[in-house]
Amino acid sequence: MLTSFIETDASAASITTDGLLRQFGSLTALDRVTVTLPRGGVVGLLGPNGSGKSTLIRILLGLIPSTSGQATVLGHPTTKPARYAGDVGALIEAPSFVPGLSARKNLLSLARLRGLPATRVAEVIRIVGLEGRENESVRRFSLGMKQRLGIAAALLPDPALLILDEPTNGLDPAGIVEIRQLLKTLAAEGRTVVVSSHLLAEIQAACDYLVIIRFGELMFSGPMGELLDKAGARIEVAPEHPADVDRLRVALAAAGWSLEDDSLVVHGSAADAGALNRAAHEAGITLSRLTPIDESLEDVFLKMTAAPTRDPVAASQGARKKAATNA
Ligand SMILES: Nc1ncnc2c1ncn2[C@@H]1O[C@H](COP(=O)(O)OP(=O)(O)OP(=O)(O)O)[C@@H](O)[C@H]1O
Repeated sequence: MLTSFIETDASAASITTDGLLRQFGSLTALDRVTVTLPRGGVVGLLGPNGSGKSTLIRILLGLIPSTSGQATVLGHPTTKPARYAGDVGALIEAPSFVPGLSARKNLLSLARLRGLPATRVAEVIRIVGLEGRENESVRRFSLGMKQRLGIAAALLPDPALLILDEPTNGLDPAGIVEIRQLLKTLAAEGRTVVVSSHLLAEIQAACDYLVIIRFGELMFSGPMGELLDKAGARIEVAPEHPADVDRLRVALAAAGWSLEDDSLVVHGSAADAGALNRAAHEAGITLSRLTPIDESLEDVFLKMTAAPTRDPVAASQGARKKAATNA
């Protein structure tokens, strides 16, 4: 199992999980996930459909228990959700509003239900950019406007932590950009915004920190920049004589090159080709090939989350086996 190597101080964390496991019968929806997420900024929770994002969010919100392992939200255990519920806003399904009522009236009734001041309604309408449309009936709202209204409802208690499950689901590209911008604004105001998606490209530009899960397993957890490093330039080298592979790895490592595990893929750009060639030559090895590898961040994400099978039970078991052999 992969565990994140985050040096974030746990007391400064928005969310921590420790060996979080959730099973539904024989299906492992979350497989011993251990993460420490920072406070502040946009945290992207990414993974293909059925990878356990909603399950994790439901555990964090105290809606379902974990099978084993622990989690904390704003320093409180998820077994005591009442302790942090007032500081957390969530949008976990397509928000449901009374269609015949205006956005403002819907929010007013929600505020009243939660014992929040009515003055907050105008504030959240402004924050999500629905000013000027707040008196229109929700029936006439586009999907994007409904999502904004859902986020406005989640913002009513002025939460320190906002958790949004797939807020861009079903939105057109313009709507996705709008929500992305809104997430950034909300984080810039000092909140932690956790947002799940199955598409990296949708939220990549908004995220400071990423958690990637696949079939319940943690694939990556760290600052966005770390994933960018993973997507960094690489060159594949090959010696003229296959028998020189091991010697070439040792020589390149000794010359200070960083190599990917068990391969002749070196972290470097096309501009490093000459220096790599020299390092090999100095070790008495002739290179037959130097091939720059171009990989986008999306490629890295897709590789990390590539599905070995469509059967989720078999997949979660297969993923576990693979992780065990990699450990
Ligand atoms: N209540 C439940 N009972 C049985 N299986 C469940 C239940 N909830 C989730 N699962 C299963 O757990 C796995 C993870 O589901 P989850 O909804 O957490 O994934 P997800 O990453 O949020 O997916 P999506 O992007 O499609 O929303 C899936 O295989 C799902 O079918």
